[in-house]
Amino acid sequence: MKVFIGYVSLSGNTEKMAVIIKNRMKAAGCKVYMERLDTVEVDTLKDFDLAFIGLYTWNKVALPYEANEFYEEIEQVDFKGVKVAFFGAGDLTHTEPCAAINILSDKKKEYGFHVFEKILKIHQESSTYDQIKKCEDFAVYALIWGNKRKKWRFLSWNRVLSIPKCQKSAYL
Ligand SMILES: Cc1cc2nc3c(=O)[nH]c(=O)nc-3n(C[C@H](O)[C@H](O)[C@H](O)COP(=O)(O)O)c2cc1C
Repeated sequence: MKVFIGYVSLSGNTEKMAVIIKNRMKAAGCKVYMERLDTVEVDTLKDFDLAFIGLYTWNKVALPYEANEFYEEIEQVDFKGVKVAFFGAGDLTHTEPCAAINILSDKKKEYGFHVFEKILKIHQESSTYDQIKKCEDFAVYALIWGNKRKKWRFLSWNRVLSIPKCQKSAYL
C-alpha cells in the first residue's frame, strides 16, 4: 500500500508521532511518503491508498498557520473516497484538546474524504512506552481500515501484523 504522512509541528511532538507512524507503516511493508503540510500539493493525496494527517493545536479555535493553505486547497479538487486518518499532539487537559484536528477533519468529511473514525491525540511528547504503542497501534488499525475491502484481507492483516484486538481505550 502507498501511504502518505503529512504533518505540521512547532516543538516536534506531532513530528515525533509522524515518525513513529512512518516506521510502523514501513515495517508493515508499505511505501511511505512523508512531507510537511505547508509544502505539499493537496491533490497528491489522491495518489495514495491512505493518508495520515497530523496537526498540533496552539489556539483552540484556529488551525496552525502552516496548514491554512492546505485547508483552503481542499475545495479545489474532487477527493471523493480518499482515505485519511488524523493524529496530533496537544494539551489533553484543555477543555477542547487538539481542536485543530477536528476543524480539518470536519472539512475533509464535507469535501468527500473517507475519514477514519478514530483520531489519535497524544498529550505532549510521545516518549513513554504507552504513548509510542498508541501511535503504533493507531497506525496499524488505520492501515487495516484503509485496506479493508474484503473480509479475508482484514483477517490476514490481523495475522500478519500480530496485533491484539482493538483497544478502543487507546483513542480519544
Ligand atoms: C501558546 C500555546 C497554546 C496552546 N494551545 C493549545 C490548545 O488550544 N489546545 C491544545 O490541545 N493544546 C494547546 N497547546 C499545547 C500544544 O498543542 C502542545 O504543546 C503540542 O505538543 C505541540 O505540538 P508540536 O510539538 O507538534 O508543535 C498550546 C501550547 C502553547 C505553547
